[in-house]
Amino acid sequence: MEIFSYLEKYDYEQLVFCQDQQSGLKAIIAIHDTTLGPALGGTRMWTYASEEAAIEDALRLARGMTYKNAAAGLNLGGGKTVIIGDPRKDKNEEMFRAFGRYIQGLNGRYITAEDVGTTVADMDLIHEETDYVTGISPAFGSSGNPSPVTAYGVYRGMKAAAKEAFGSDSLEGKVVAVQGVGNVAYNLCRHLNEEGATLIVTDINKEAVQKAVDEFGARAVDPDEIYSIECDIYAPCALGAVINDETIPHIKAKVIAGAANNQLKDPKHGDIIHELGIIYAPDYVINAGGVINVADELYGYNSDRALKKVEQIYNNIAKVIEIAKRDGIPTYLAADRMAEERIERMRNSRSQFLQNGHHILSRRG
Ligand SMILES: NC(=O)c1ccc[n+]([C@@H]2O[C@H](COP(=O)([O-])OP(=O)(O)OC[C@H]3O[C@@H](n4cnc5c(N)ncnc54)[C@H](O)[C@@H]3O)[C@@H](O)[C@H]2O)c1
Ligand SMILES: CC(C)C[C@H](N)C(=O)O
Repeated sequence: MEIFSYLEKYDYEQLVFCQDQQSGLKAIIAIHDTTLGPALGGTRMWTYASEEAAIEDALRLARGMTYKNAAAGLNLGGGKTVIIGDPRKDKNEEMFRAFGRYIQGLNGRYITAEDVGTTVADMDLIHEETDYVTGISPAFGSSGNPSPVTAYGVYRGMKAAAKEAFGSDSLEGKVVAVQGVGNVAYNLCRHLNEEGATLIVTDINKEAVQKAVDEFGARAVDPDEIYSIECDIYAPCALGAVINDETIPHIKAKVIAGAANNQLKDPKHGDIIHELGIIYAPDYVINAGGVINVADELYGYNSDRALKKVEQIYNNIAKVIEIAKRDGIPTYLAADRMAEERIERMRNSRSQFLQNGHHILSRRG
């Protein structure tokens, strides 16, 4: 892999490799763009097939956070970390504390939080070494687990997409096929069930499926069946790249709206579903609830204020759909434009009067 060519392709700022032999830490911090502010993005712990796969994932996810934070209206840039390892076996206290010291060394250019494979308890350990971490325990006056708030945002965004597809944002009686019923999707199913939607669920974890069947009267299907099931809305809430050449011909839903990051395998798949008339709620717009919630910690966490911002995901999805219709483009492109325009506007409004952190008119010494 030609690292600098890759960084140049999407103009990444920084790639940091962190190694600590004693704890087994192998982490990669990718900082994509800090135009809007410090890079905020979670830490993913995963067993990668190769170091190259881990680097690529960190870079791809970091760039996604730049767009997510910009589209959500946050004054934050995009970054992400991946820790190479099995979250069920390889975690230890020293690992997260060592990682916290590396974050501290970046002096605020990067702020972390939870992602797949990491928990509030892990963030609390990182917090032993640095303040540049969010999603820490409510006991510290912080926001805790972001997943329920992410789920609320996905629910709000799904309603906005439903309004476009079905003429009403009510989800009562709508059949929603939920792929993966983990932390986010369990809470999403709760909202959907409360509104009277009919749920079809799948997961490779049988216990998670059974819980949704027992609590929400969901119908369970096999993981491969979820793409071809008759439904109104398909909600990808497990992995990325699930909208691809193999799955698209099977999809019967009129709306795709779910929590997973990087749902389109390639941009061309966003074009194909657009041509098929499917309303796609762009992943990083609809799943921004978690980052909006943890970012509120930077102002002294206030749950009501954070939830009000998360509710705006309804309007953000509606706006993306409106731009897409106005410009005759797919929604994924409309979302990219919305995020890029905000970054450009802010780049040009950067202070002209600060030099080395001091106002040029301030008298020093
Ligand atoms: N947690 C958040 O706040 C948040 C925020 C934004 C985006 N996301 C994204 O949303 C998705 C879900 O996040 P989460 O926190 O709920 O993760 P999670 O690990 O709790 O849940 C994912 C679920 O998907 C299941 N799964 C994995 N492979 C599957 C397959 N092939 N078929 C069916 N099910 C499968 C897993 O068993 C698990 O139950 C991820 O893509 C994550 O990046 C999460
Ligand atoms: C900052 C975190 C809450 C980020 C979250 N894992 C996401 O992908 O949006």
